Amino acid sequence: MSSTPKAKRPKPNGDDDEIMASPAMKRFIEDQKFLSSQSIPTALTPKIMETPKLPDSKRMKILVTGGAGFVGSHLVDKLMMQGHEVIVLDNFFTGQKKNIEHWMHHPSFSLVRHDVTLPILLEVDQIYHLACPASPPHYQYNPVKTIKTSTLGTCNMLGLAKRVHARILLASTSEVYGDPLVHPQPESYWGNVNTLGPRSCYDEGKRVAETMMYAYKNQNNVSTRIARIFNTFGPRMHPNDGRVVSNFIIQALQNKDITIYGDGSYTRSFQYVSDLVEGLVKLMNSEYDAPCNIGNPDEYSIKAFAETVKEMTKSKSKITYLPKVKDDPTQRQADITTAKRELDWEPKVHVKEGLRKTIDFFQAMLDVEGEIEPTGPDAAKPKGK
Ligand SMILES: O=C(O)[C@H]1O[C@H](OP(=O)(O)OP(=O)(O)OC[C@H]2O[C@@H](n3ccc(=O)[nH]c3=O)[C@H](O)[C@@H]2O)[C@H](O)[C@@H](O)[C@@H]1O
Repeated sequence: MSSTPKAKRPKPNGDDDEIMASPAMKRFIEDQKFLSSQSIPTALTPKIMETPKLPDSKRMKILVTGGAGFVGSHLVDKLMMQGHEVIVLDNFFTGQKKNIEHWMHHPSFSLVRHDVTLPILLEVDQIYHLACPASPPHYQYNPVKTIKTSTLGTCNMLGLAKRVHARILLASTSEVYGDPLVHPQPESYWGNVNTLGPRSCYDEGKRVAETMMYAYKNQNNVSTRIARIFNTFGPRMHPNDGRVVSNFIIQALQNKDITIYGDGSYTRSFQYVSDLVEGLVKLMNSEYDAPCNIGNPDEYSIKAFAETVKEMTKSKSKITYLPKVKDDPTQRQADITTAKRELDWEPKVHVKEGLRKTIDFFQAMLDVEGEIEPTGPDAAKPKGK
């Protein structure tokens, strides 16, 4: 296993009790505990993770496209820990190898570097189709590629599902509701989307991807599931993701200006990544095949969210206001009546609890990396690629 622990072990400089009580050692132990909870091998955890042995009748071969990304990698952890065989397919545009490196030598895990816009032949039982850049600056960096990923990519994955009779789940998005005129948004709402704006490549791409799922289901009897994912955050978000949660935390931890686009009155409801993963797995294994919102209805104005992050990080940052970005949805809140009824699912992690874990994650990253300049509102290629 090539993975090396990132946390620096404090150097001993006194007697044992003194070392164990030192803030640096306490911090080191906390970091190790946190990394173990994320299934990342550390000095204190085994090199090859132990996973349950499932009988052949229950063990599935599961493909996760975009499996090296933020959400994908947490989903992979869950499926591996359930004892399944997992194949990750990723082109590493926004995905990062370090998100999955702890599985690299596991006999039930395979990694395929591949772009979903090209067909691929694999033998699988289930497909979680997550591949697509999801942060606005990343998906707007190359809009042609983004629309190709959602259209050609989904078509290729549906073709694969049809050929091998696999069930396929599409990671769709709350962005299919555009700038919603109905609030909160139930699945029955058709949305308010601009076909020609900077967000269209993503919003319309996901809308047509949903339409393809519907067509393959009705015409070819493919077993399909559609998750409409609302704003999600947690450890392993890319530091240059450019979305509001990572930006505000990274800014606050460095006492840099917290950048609000517009007047801060726009709203979002935020869910922690473990809740999303739970919802995706429940939806995939349920009998429900219409679109299903997965999100936490806990709604914040962006201004209130900035103040929350500032308070939780004890930051000296100034909250600043930049021009609003074009076609930014003014309000968003998940209506999760369907998920509650059909999946017996609802979020368990309070936003502040999730924020605490995410703040710790970015603090650990800053300790190792030094300064991080978060991505602004303009289209940008993910850094470090
Ligand atoms: O996080 C998500 O799950 C969703 O994130 C984005 O949608 P958006 O809601 O615009 O996410 P953010 O970029 O995090 O923006 C949220 C709000 O914060 C604002 N923002 C963002 C970043 C920042 O530094 N400052 C700031 O005020 C944005 O203008 C927007 O009003 C993506 O488009 C969706 O695909 C994805 O499902």
